[in-house]
Amino acid sequence: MDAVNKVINEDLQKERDKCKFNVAELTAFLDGGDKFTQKRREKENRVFSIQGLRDAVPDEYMSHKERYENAVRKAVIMHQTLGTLEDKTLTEYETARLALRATTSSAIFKENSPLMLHYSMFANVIEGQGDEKQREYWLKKINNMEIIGTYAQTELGHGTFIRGLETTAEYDPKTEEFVLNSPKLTAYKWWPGGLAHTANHCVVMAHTYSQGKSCGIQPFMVQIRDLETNMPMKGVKLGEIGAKLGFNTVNNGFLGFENHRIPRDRMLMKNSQILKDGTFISSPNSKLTYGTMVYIRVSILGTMANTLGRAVTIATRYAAVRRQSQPKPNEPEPQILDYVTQQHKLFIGIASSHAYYISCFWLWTLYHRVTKELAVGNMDNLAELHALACCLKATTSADAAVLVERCRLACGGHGYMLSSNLPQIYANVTAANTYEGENTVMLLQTARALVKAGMQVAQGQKVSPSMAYLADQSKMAKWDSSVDGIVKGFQKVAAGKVAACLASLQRHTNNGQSAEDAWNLTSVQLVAASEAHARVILLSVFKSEMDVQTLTLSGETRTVLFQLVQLYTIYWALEKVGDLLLPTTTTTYSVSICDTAMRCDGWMDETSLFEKSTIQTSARTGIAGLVLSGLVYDSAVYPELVHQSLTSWPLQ
Ligand SMILES: CCCCCCCCCCCCCCCCCCCCCC(=O)SCCNC(=O)CCNC(=O)[C@H](O)C(C)(C)COP(=O)(O)OP(=O)(O)OC[C@H]1O[C@@H](n2cnc3c(N)ncnc32)[C@H](O)[C@@H]1OP(=O)(O)O
Ligand SMILES: Cc1cc2nc3c(=O)[nH]c(=O)nc-3n(C[C@H](O)[C@H](O)[C@H](O)COP(=O)(O)OP(=O)(O)OC[C@H]3O[C@@H](n4cnc5c(N)ncnc54)[C@H](O)[C@@H]3O)c2cc1C
Repeated sequence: MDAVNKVINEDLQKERDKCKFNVAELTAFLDGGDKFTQKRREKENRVFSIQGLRDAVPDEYMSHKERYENAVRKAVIMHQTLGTLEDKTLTEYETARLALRATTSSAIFKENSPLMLHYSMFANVIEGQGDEKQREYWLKKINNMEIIGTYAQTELGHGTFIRGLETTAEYDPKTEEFVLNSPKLTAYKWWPGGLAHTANHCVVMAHTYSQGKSCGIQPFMVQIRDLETNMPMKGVKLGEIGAKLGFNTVNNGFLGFENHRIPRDRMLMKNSQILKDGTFISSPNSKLTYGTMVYIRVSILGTMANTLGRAVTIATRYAAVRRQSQPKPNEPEPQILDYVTQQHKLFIGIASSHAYYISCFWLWTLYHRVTKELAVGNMDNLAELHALACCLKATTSADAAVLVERCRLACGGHGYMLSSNLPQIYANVTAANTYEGENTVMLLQTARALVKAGMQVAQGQKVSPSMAYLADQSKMAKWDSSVDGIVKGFQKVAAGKVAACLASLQRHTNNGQSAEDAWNLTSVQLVAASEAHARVILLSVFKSEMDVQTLTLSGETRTVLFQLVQLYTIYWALEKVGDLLLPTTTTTYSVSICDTAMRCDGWMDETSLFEKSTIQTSARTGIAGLVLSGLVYDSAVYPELVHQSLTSWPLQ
């Protein structure tokens, strides 16, 4: 590997040499500053220098058991290594941003770590749902790895419908204990990562009863295995759920209870409490129990940015070194990156990855603001956060899955090889369409808020900031092909779709349908309205955050970043050209957008918008340079991937 790494493929080197901007500057921009790039590299260099973290045999040639054991072995080394690098002087935002950008884990685990849930949901649920005493007691143990945990919510019978969970926790005031039961097979927890063999504790979401009454769904800290023998505790049944498309080293498991008793203080009591005598004190808002899911939904935007970034890096490098066909006689075969169709496949992946980073940082800021507000009892912005997190999680994960698959196809036959790592990346990214709230269901949650906002607008009431554009549509009648103009076009599309949903709901209820049936009959349009709203947010946040955040950057770096913004916006205008034509109320709007669409698509060759935005011409020096220059997604960041690609692809 070392020998191969030293000699860089000539074509790849040429592409890197064409880069017109300062790659270090862009890298620092994405990391949040030079200091953080340095810290990230320090972390990565330390991890990647450890021989024990390299696989002696490719994962896919190991048995299921060997793969798991190998993953546990690496997870232990990773924890020991990264633990010593923790910087306690950083703010929470800085730590999170560093964690998001330092993708050491994805380079070491192709199918993720068996401790994934311990670090993500388990730690966060204690933080968000535990009272002060519980946080102090459990977080220390979690951070020191004295206990290993997971998040057990989904059951065989219900994943989406949390209120339908069947695991019960019944309070017994005589012993001051809760008694946990899985009354039926469908009540078995099914899916939690690390549950099969790794975790010895978990947070269990259970339907809670006290004094014979339902107290809703509450979280409980439960020890499921003996810390010495790792055998299940009395009244606990555990096992593995079986092989999956991906996530095979995450060790997803099942869990059932038979009269398993836990002390009263194992209920996480920050929001709701059950007193010693069984009195139930209800949370100020029952949805606070869902807070950990909101946190992970926000993080998923960043995970999609990273995952798509890896795929498009592999595919763009491949496109630089792969030569194919002979369009001009007596000339060498061109690099496939020269084909505009290839650029069209890949560059949107690069733009999207950046758009997701920017949106994630933006949403993360809102998440923190709302968390602080909740701490002082202010719930005003919780609904807005939930609506944004749901539609952005769904839209970015759905798009990322399509774009990763496109990267795989863009590598021809080699993309079908496991050694390209693209199939495994696809398996990871498509999982996010399902986990943490299935995408259709998430879009319908946002649609609920949009319908409410649509009705408020109709009554002249104020709506939340991210939906304020719904009230502002009468002003826009003319098509404007600038980025801001296209964003306005998307706002018009979303507003039109929300209005159509309201009309449809009204029509169905007027025809005698119940509100629930009217909702179901309108749900295809509701999902479309929600996706349109997500497009408005992604496009407008990408543009407006870039406007503000890039002010201190050099002209060259700003140029390439704004090319990404332009590409992202125009790409989606072309994808949704039918939608952009639909909500028109005036002929001028309709004709001019049609005209732009034709020009964008190259049907009219002169003054093409595609050319005007220099997207085609910048391909070799600008956008492709982003990845080809090798610093944004530094080869050092993904040694495993680079190793795979260098050994299997003819780079020399
Ligand atoms: C600096 C940047 C840093 C970035 C960060 C960097 C960090 C570092 C990196 C970290 C790496 C991490 C990587 C990821 C790893 C992942 C591993 C994978 C693990 C996967 C784990 C899982 O997969 S774990 C299970 C998840 N399983 C679900 O996800 C179930 C979905 N199912 C529901 O979520 C509910 O079932 C559903 C549908 C809402 C209905 O719930 P329901 O029936 O109770 O409610 P209703 O629909 O009746 O709604 C009634 C009203 O509640 C409102 N509302 C509902 N939810 C609300 C909420 N959350 N907040 C507020 N409000 C809410 C709603 O808007 C209505 O409001 P209104 O009445 O005003 O309209
Ligand atoms: C890789 C992976 C890791 C996971 N890790 C964990 C974990 O660690 N802990 C944990 O608790 N869970 C975990 N899960 C479970 C995950 O959260 C659930 O799979 C998810 O919430 C979806 O639930 P479900 O599987 O029951 O699908 P369902 O809800 O049954 O969905 C099936 C179909 O029905 C549709 N549908 C369902 N309800 C509605 C509705 N109201 N309106 C319209 N359509 C609807 C959906 O759109 C979908 O098309 C994991 C899942 C995966 C894939």
